[in-house]
Amino acid sequence: GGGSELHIGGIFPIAGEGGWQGGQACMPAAHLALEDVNARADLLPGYRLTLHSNDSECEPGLGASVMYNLLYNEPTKLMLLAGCSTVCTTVAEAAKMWNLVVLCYGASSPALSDRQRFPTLFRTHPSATVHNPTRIKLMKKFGWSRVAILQQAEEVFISTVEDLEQRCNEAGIEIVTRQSFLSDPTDAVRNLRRQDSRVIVGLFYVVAARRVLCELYKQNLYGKQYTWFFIGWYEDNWFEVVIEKENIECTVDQMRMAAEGHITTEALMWNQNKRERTISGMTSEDFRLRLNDVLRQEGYDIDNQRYPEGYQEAPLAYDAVWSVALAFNKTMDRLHKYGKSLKDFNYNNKEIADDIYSAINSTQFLGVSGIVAFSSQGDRIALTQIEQVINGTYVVLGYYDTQADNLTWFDREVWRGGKVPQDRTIIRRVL
Ligand SMILES: CC1(C)CO[C@@H](CC(=O)O)CN1
Repeated sequence: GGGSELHIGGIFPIAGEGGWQGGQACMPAAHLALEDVNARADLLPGYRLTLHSNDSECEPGLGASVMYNLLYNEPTKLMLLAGCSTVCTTVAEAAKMWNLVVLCYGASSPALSDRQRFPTLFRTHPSATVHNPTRIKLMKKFGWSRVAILQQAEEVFISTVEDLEQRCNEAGIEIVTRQSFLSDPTDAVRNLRRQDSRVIVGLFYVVAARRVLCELYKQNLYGKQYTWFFIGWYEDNWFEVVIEKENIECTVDQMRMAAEGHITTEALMWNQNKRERTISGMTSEDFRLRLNDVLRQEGYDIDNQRYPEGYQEAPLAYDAVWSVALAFNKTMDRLHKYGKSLKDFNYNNKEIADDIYSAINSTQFLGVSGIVAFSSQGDRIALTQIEQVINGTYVVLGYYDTQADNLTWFDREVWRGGKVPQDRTIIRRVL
């Protein structure tokens, strides 16, 4: 540390109502990483990494103005960190004009996997499409070749379903119907029944999920004959929570009955091996304890489960800063050979920008969020976790490594009918 500064910009969604205010936990996590990389004598010798950041409120317009303020004010920034899919879309689309790499720690939209529109985007947060190979793997494991889709009409779910349909076609799995709804799922659920849907993939935000669950109860589209796939990153008790203004007409017991047995998929964001030391020297458990201390000092009542938004994604922000430091370390070595330094970077210097790009592109290290590596489109390569609600609580059924096509399975699944549910009505011909 000490010596001259390397500056990066940070755009965090903190205040506001719309979208994801994950900067509340991700900004403290990023600051912890800054502390740690600057404490290392071997990482950026003679330099200190400095983060200049502001709040985007997960609003793309505000995010754009935060970016302009960062870029039109000294000092020159070498890279930008951002969260929220909408803000990352705006910032990453513009950043190429300043030859800046954009590293997103909180963006799940599949639309961001596009090197034409976002040539310099990388993200430590996996795309929502990371669930799809896992869903296909489970359909094959349980012999389901006829599935239905129920989705909320939101961009992230529309593009996720497009990817899922493509993978189902490749896997020879028939999509018997694809129903979508804006906010009232009644008709969509009725159409599922009409098509004799038995294995259904549900894609919606958590508020819509509660409306869907109550509708399933009312239309009796749940129980031992049905298999529901839901998204796994809702809070664990999402189906027991009563929020007056949502006007859910089902009781908590009815919601529990409809929810029993459903399966979820989610991307792993905390390294699973709790004893495994990561590049920072911490295990993911050490990181959790340190982050909790920082959040308590900020007034969050962690001991009573009062977490800030973005707590789940905090390792992604911590590892994003490590990705930056490691990339600058590589770039510094390369530039040194030509008698140059990162201090020579300016927004018109494509040569150094390309060096930074290739350094970040070859990222590969064990972070608190697991192995950090990017696909050719800058997407985070991540493991997924599969759970099932058994007697009202989530039980881990297994993990899936898409890259290696390796399913770790614990044989804990429970089928209330005593056997794997069918994907269609079997007509028994009495001869
Ligand atoms: C898993 C989730 C909640 C998906 O949305 C991300 C935010 C976004 O994509 O805008 C944050 N992480």
